[in-house]
Amino acid sequence: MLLIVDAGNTRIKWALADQGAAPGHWRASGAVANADLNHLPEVWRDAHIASVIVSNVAGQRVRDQLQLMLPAVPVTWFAAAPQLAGLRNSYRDPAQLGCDRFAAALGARALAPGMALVVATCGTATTIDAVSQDGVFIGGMILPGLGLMAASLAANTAQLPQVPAAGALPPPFADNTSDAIRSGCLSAQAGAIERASRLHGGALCLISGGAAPHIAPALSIPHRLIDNIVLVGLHAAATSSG
Ligand SMILES: Nc1ncnc2c1ncn2[C@@H]1O[C@H](COP(=O)(O)OP(=O)(O)O)[C@@H](O)[C@H]1O
Ligand SMILES: CC(C)(COP(=O)(O)O)[C@@H](O)C(=O)NCCC(=O)O
Ligand SMILES: [K+]
Repeated sequence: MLLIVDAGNTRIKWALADQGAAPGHWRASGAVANADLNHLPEVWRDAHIASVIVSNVAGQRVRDQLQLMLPAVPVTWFAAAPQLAGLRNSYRDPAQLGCDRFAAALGARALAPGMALVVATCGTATTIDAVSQDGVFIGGMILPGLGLMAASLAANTAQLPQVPAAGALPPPFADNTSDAIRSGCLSAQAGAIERASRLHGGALCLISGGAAPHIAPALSIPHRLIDNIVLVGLHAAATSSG
């Protein structure tokens, strides 16, 4: 069994895949808040894990803590490379690209091969990346995620409350403070994604991440909501020959 781990700045997502399973076909999967990662050994206790692949963008402390939770089997700490599995990385310094973004682009290629794509991963931060038809990671945008955007208003103003991320799609021109904040933050997220797609020739958007189910309904362009595109890409990377 392969254990696949995506450690973001808010949550750790994981999946267990049988040998030879197609990317995205899990035996089990789950997520925990980073603060609760000490629960993971209990969750993985009965799985016969032979190897592990991890994407970590949450820093050295999370990496050290995670290392202690993993079984004593070979572990690949995934990093963005100049080239992998038919994907070419155009970042000026390829290693500077977030390994979760490189994995998400690999996942996008596995799910929609041979298509020009915009890959929106909506977590703590929102990243919106352009991938060409022939497998070039062109580059992308980084913006505060939906939760972070809303929280920054509550933290830095006298009159604006903290609003919940979930809820029905507000009208674009809202008639109350709470809906106006949600409309503004959702419009910023959806607007950036739509702009990215337009600038990338009307590319299909694959949208994923914890906030994606809230943002996708606000999109007015063709899109596919993917459960966890980073895990799909890590799975593809683990099974690729290079
Ligand atoms: N039920 C939820 N649990 C956690 N985060 C959620 C939930 N619903 C929406 N979110 C949003 O998704 C973000 C976490 O998504 P995730 O993709 O796990 O982020 P990251 O990869 O940065 O850890 C939160 O910052 C929040 O904005
Ligand atoms: C942009 C990110 C913070 C996103 O992290 P996340 O929202 O998934 O927790 C992460 O991909 C990162 O730290 N990237 C390094 C810089 C870059 O990609 O250019
Ligand atoms: K992200």
